[in-house]
Amino acid sequence: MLQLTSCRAVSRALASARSTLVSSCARQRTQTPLASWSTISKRGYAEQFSRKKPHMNIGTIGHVDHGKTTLTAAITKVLSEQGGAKFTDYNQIDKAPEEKARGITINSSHVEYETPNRHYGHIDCPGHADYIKNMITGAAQMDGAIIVVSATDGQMPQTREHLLLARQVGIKRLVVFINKVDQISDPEMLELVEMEMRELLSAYEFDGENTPIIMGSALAALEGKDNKIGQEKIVELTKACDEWLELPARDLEKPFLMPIEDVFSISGRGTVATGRVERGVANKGTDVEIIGFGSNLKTTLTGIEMFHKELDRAEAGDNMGALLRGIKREQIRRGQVLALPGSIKSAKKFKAQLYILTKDEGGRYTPFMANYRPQCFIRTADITAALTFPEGTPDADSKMVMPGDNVEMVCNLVFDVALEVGTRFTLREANKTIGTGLVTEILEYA
Ligand SMILES: Nc1nc2c(ncn2[C@@H]2O[C@H](COP(=O)(O)OP(=O)(O)OP(=O)(O)O)[C@@H](O)[C@H]2O)c(=O)[nH]1
Ligand SMILES: [Mg+2]
Repeated sequence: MLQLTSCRAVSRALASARSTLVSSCARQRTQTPLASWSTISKRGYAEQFSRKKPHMNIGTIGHVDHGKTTLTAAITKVLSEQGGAKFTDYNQIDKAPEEKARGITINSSHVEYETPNRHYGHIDCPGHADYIKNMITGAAQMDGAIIVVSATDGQMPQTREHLLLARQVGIKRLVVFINKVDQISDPEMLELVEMEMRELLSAYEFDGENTPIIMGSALAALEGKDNKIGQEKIVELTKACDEWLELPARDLEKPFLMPIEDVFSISGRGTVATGRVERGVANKGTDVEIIGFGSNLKTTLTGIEMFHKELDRAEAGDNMGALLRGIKREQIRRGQVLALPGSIKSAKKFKAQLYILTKDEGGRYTPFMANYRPQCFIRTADITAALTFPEGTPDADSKMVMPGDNVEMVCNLVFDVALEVGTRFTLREANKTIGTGLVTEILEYA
């Protein structure tokens, strides 16, 4: 009997591990752009990079045509002269490969380079729509970013849109590159662009006062002309990235959280919840909370098991079985999480930025309106949600959301689940993914 249960347990655990693996692979592949690294190392370039330096993922964001790709190429050029990069020219970056992340097609290019202090993975997307999708889905997570703004135009709608999204995805600091200064002869004009950028940064809750703003010409740097506004400014920019952009907390340093995938009752031992540790570390004897679906139970991890071995510690990435003191099988369920007490709360109603898949991406053929009710998949939870437009949306009763749209909506869940700003989820309907979302504001805790 015991064997039978454990057999079933193993196959179930395997199945769920596979499913988390598939999604985590998609995430990891792009989070740390392994795909491009491995191709680079095949060509023999990566060997020269030292892996001992701290790694950070950044990218260029900003309005169309302001020079994001030119700047990306220029950074690799200037750093290649110091042995910290392989020069990747404009065309190689701009014909970015199509990548499928969670069914969504994203065109993005990854390059890597090194400064004296850090190793960077850098993402550049060829178009606005790809930036938006990338940020909402987190296909290529950025820990910091360089916002490029052309001195000839100043800030434009997509400058603001990318800033807002950067804030929503949890990017805390940015570096500004005011580009195309070769086109401007009036220094007052540059001052004006800088001043407006500082104001805009503050308006989006970035540190407008202290954010480094570098003025230069990506094209000059790329073409090796006019070093004062070219090469020298790129060096200044990478220095500002090193000094101002903060290394992100690694998953291991974050508070423990494990989404529950399955629950078993093991005779003679007690109740075991299984799942893949999303972040942090748990030790045997750690106190945890069980959150979601109306419960908030406190318990202690009296045992940790992995691959049928008892361990004292589980960490981010591990598939673990957690033996929970004094908890009955019926008290917990898939979709809840085990978390360090006080580290995350349960909520039912929240605002989210959504990307709705096109029919070519496997999504809906038709638009939907307010009160559409898809299934919301958040970690291991699968909950019906009613979608409405935020208060004050004009013509909310007749407004339609088309496949391919990027839209902010209010999600009302039937059950509460552990949530925080930055939590990502997918929307499904009749077993197909129709959208993906990012929690931007919690409106009602459970
Ligand atoms: N004069 C001048 N032109 C520049 C400079 N940097 C970029 N450009 C030009 O501006 C145009 C757009 O540059 P890109 O790098 O493709 O801009 P982008 O932001 O990547 O554009 P999208 O990816 O389409 O949003 C190109 O024609 C570049 O040659 C610069 O410093 N000075
Ligand atoms: Mg570009």
